[in-house]
Amino acid sequence: MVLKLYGLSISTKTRSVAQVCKELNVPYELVVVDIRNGEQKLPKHTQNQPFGQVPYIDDDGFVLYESRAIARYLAKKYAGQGTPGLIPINDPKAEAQFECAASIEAFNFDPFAYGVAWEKVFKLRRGLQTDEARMAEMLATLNTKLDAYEVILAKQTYLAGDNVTLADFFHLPLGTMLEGPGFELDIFSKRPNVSRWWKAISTRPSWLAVKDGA
Ligand SMILES: N[C@@H](CCC(=O)N[C@@H](CS)C(=O)NCC(=O)O)C(=O)O
Repeated sequence: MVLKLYGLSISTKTRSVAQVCKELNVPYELVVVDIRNGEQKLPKHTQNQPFGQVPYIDDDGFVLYESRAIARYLAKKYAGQGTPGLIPINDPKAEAQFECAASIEAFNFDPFAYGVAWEKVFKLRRGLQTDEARMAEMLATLNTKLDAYEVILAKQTYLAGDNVTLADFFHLPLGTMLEGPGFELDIFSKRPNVSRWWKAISTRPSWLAVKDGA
């Protein structure tokens, strides 16, 4: 049975899972959960995603939520197809470097990139006003974090070493949003190594296929 991806094409985390499916050549069916109408809070959804968010997958009866966990599951299950090495297996040092890179994204990028996106996009969608001071604070922190990315990426091609991994891909949805119209933040292009890295990951066919609609 084809993998079912419950989510919405405009949702950043749904896009994240869809992009990994494409990298791994895993066919999937997008089952729309319209978060704009609150469908993610209905019991039929929360019985599978108790936090009332998207996405989750149903892989022939195996239900899993949390986009990063889903990506890891798929990369391990389909390690023999598509792009190799998206998650290192059976190599403690490579696994540790991957976990380091994944933690960098989760703790040094996502909270601040999300904070900026929350102020500039998500609040407006909810009829709330941008808090400019809060947004400037988030952006300043994000910039200091990206200075550290520049140091890392001066020594290696990708965040976990010289192979592309899921840890790089996890940046794509929010990073693309922050690079897009309405932001003009120039967060990636002003640092040469971050810029090279961002260009390499954001032009992958898997992401180009997903970013305008999973
Ligand atoms: N940690 C979760 C976050 C999921 C998440 O933030 N989903 C957003 C869409 S990208 C959502 O469902 N928003 C609607 C809501 O929270 O009610 C994951 O990675 O799957």
